[in-house]
Amino acid sequence: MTDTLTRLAATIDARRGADPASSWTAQLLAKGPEKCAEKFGEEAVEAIIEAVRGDRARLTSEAADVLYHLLVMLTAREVPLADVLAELDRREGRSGVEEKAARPR
Ligand SMILES: N=c1c2ncn([C@@H]3O[C@H](COP(=O)(O)OP(=O)(O)OP(=O)(O)O)[C@@H](O)[C@H]3O)c2ncn1[C@@H]1O[C@H](COP(=O)(O)O)[C@@H](O)[C@H]1O
Repeated sequence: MTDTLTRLAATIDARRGADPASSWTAQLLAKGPEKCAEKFGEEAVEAIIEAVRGDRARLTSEAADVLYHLLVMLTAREVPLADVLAELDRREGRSGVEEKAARPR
């Protein structure tokens, strides 16, 4: 899975400055980070709707849209996928219950 996301992130990064006429990614990036964030939000809502409905096939498809648009949004703000993966690695093995209990009150 990480390989797939890493390849997709590289493709998205390579689309910076590409011809928007032939690249959806280039079209999105040309509109700026705010528009990329808005698009990510729309796709997330579509995934939420399918999760509530319980349609597994449609949720799978919408989840793929969410991951793609997340990577576009990160690229628009120059946040490398590697940094996000490193953050996940840092959290690995620490329960959310434990992390929440350790927060200052
Ligand atoms: N993974 C994707 C991917 N997922 C979704 N999309 C596009 O995102 C767009 C979303 O369209 P809309 O805004 O109309 O939203 P929608 O949810 O599809 O439609 P509605 O619900 O609004 O009717 C569609 O054009 C999809 O084809 C993607 N476009 C590209 N990729 C990847 O990015 C690579 C580079 O793509 P280009 O930049 O287009 O060359 C491709 O080779 C793919 O690997």
